[in-house]
Amino acid sequence: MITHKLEADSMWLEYNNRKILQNIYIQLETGKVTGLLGRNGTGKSSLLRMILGSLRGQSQSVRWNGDYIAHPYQEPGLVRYLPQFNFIPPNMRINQICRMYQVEYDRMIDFFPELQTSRYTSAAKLSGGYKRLIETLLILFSPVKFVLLDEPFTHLSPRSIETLVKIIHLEKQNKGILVSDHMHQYVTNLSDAVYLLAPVGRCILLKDPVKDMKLMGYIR
Ligand SMILES: Nc1ncnc2c1ncn2[C@@H]1O[C@H](COP(=O)(O)OP(=O)(O)OP(=O)(O)O)[C@@H](O)[C@H]1O
Repeated sequence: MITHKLEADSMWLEYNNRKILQNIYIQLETGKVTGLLGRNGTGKSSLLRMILGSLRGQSQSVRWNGDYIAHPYQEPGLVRYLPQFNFIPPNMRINQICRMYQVEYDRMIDFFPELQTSRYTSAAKLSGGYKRLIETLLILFSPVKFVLLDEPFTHLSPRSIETLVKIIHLEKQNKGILVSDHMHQYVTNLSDAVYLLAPVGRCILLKDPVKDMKLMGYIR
């Protein structure tokens, strides 16, 4: 299988002259999980949106296998993003939404049999946790080369998280996966490389994640 690389370089973001990201570099590769950690408000979601192309900063350069791409989300089959907020249309049924995302609902049921009864349910009638789970799986199973997951573990029960971790391991065989979440143990355990966003706006590739996270004051 050909390895694809998605690089985000010179990522600079300021809101009202307040520096959030300063000249950041981060790279993703198919076959690998990349973790992104950082305290609240350090700019993780902003960075993900800049990589996707839906948020423009003062400067950004996203390259796919070395070629600059202005609007990554517009490239067919390249990248999809799980935001922190709910995004599936409330009035559509789950099976219709799956079709829209080119994802087979049966794949979700293989891992989460409890979703069997929700196939023809409208998104608005799902519990918050199930809605979040289905949204996460929609992105994770998408037929794209890269997925950006913003807080995939939040709202999920421990058993669902364990299953999700298994799926991430399976899916990374054919895509590059970026995971940003405050549950840092899950992120460091499943990642092939871990970056930490440190105030103000620096991004550090961790050599020894636990030791470096302590040194940087991210954990005690
Ligand atoms: N539209 C905006 N206008 C001004 N400031 C903003 C805007 N959006 C985000 N910010 C600020 O930018 C900073 C980075 O926000 P962002 O949501 O990217 O951080 P985060 O690391 O994902 O945070 P969390 O872990 O709490 O979700 C925060 O201080 C936030 O208040």
